[in-house]
Amino acid sequence: MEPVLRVDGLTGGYSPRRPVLHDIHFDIKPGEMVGLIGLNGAGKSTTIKHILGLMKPLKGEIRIRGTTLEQDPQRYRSSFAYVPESPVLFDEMTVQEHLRLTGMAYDVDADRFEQRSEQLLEEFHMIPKRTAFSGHLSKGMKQKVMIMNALLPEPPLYIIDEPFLGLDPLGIRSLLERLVEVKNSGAAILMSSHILATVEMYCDRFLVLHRGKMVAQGNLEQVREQSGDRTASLEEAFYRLVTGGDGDGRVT
Ligand SMILES: Nc1ncnc2c1ncn2[C@@H]1O[C@H](COP(=O)(O)OP(=O)(O)OP(=O)(O)O)[C@@H](O)[C@H]1O
Repeated sequence: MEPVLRVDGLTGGYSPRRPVLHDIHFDIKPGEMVGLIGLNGAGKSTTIKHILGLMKPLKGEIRIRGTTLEQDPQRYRSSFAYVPESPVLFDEMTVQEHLRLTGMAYDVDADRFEQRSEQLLEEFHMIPKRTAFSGHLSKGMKQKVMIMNALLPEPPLYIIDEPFLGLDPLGIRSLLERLVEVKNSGAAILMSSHILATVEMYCDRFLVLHRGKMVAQGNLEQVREQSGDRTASLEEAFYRLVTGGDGDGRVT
């Protein structure tokens, strides 16, 4: 099966003289949820910025549905939805207006829009806030608006950076239920998170980044094997990989 996302030999960063990412390779296929994990500063957000097209690879290439950003910017950009770590909303637009704007940007047809937006407002317990200005929402509610906007157009790829920050337990559950649903309907999901127990429970495969290098990847069994402990939890395997990987025990 053709991958939805292919990252092939990505070397990148903020300055050509000091790359932050070194020769990163991975694929995500339709129907897969993949967890991107690493310590603070490992390079997760930088990887995501390259996939979004906000940064240009120094080496290597990134394809979404077979195309690079340069080859077909319209197809590339309309193939994914992104949920950033911190909500980015227009303070003077209401929740409903944000959804409408997303519907227009992704060309969601009118009937589908009505059905999807109602469903999302209900699932994320946001019906009472539909006409509230974003600037008047709580932090977690703003995050829910970002998530609802990502889910609305049903793109083939979701890129989600630390989605659980600020969400209450009901919000986390709604998000995870929706992610399982979109995955089962054939979407690909790349999710970065430090909540390893949740990542372990929900993701099919894991990418372990350490100091800008991919130190392990695969399903739980493969990551365990690469960590040298076949019975480890994801968290234990991760700890072994990032503290023992280069023999010096430092985790900076
Ligand atoms: N705007 C920037 N300019 C220069 N260097 C940056 C910039 N943003 C991040 N970096 C550096 O790139 C490296 C990777 O950072 P990145 O933000 O990708 O880490 P992360 O894995 O997302 O960490 P966290 O878990 O803390 O969010 C770090 O060394 C960081 O200092």
